[in-house]
Amino acid sequence: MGLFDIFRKKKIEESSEVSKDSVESLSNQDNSAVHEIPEEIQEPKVEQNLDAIEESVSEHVSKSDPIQEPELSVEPEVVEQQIYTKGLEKSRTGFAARFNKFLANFRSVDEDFFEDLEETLVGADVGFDMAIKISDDLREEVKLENVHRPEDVRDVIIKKMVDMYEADGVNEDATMHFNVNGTTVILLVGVNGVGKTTTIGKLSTKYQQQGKSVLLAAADTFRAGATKQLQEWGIRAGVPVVAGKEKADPASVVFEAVAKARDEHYDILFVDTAGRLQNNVNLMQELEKMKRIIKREIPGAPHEVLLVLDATTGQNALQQAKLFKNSSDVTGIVLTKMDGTAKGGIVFAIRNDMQLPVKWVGFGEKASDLREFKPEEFIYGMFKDLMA
Ligand SMILES: Nc1nc2c(ncn2[C@@H]2O[C@H](COP(=O)(O)OP(=O)(O)OP(=O)(O)O)[C@@H](O)[C@H]2O)c(=O)[nH]1
Repeated sequence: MGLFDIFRKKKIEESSEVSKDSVESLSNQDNSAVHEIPEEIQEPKVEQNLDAIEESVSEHVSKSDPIQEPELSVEPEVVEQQIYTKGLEKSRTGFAARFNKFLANFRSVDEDFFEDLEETLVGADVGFDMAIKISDDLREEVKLENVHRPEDVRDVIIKKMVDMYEADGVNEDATMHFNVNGTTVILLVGVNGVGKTTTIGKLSTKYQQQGKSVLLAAADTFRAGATKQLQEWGIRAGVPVVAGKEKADPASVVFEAVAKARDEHYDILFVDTAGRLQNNVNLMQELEKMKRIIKREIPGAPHEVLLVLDATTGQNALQQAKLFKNSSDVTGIVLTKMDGTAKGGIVFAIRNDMQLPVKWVGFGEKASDLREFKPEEFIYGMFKDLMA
């Protein structure tokens, strides 16, 4: 079943749940409510001012409850869907607002229509290339299918986006790679403040809870406080941390940590790296040096080089991805702060422009807010309010 079919199936299931709930609640109410459309299936309201979108969405989301810890009595897939739906609330509302504004201006399929569409998609962080590709593909399709009503136009566009996203990812390997013969070394890279240390804390909690032995290396000796922050996560997760003195050579910390992990048979070693040095060339050289040491001590390592990107930085995140992809062998992306962006389109842009798999996604600051990336949950969480 294709991604779009999975999305439709989830929508149908949701609608039948909504109507079941509505029937149940209506049967308990007086008849005056019978003709009211349940709020869940009303069309989202059109925002007139795009500048106000992010503000109103932030307000709306910050009033909601934080993501709840998974409830164990519920099916894991249902919990996952709820977490994605909650975590993508801001993106979904922001995207719907942009899209509905675009559709409110829709009169006919002409040049202005395609220009507006491209602007809307780029504004949602989908990326310039993908916006143009969608608009070009749609030129023929919309004419051929004789689409006139705004809701039909909307459905064709969403289907196109989902289909393109799926097609771009056919050869993508989003699984985590582990060393079957010893310690797995996972290097976390990315500019400062994107969430590397937090992600290591979350991942080590996860793997520790699965019964794996985990060791952390505090190789960000550049930023004062980075080591302490990692040590705090280490205490919380119950995993040891190898640290050097302030301003110590990061490579020496890595050497010590790799030797300890190998000799003491740890299952996983996470290496936290600096996000900023004197300049990008130094940063990349430093990462190279660390990788050489890791490889020398454990052949085949590092098994993963995860690039951490902050979803709220949009096109900047894409620039960072290009920089790191060109100089270090990135194996996957961790997209943090998805809960904080009103433009979830970055996920499309990463696959389309970078051909790198998103392996993890962050929906908040708690350990349980880091989730394995699931395209079907992402698509549903993004578009569920936008299709009938
Ligand atoms: N809302 C939200 N905040 C996050 C998420 N991931 C990380 N953060 C927050 O982002 C901030 C920066 O995270 P760090 O882990 O310190 O970032 P870093 O990349 O290690 O930063 P440097 O050590 O300066 O390179 C912290 O306040 C985290 O709590 C997320 O998924 N959602």
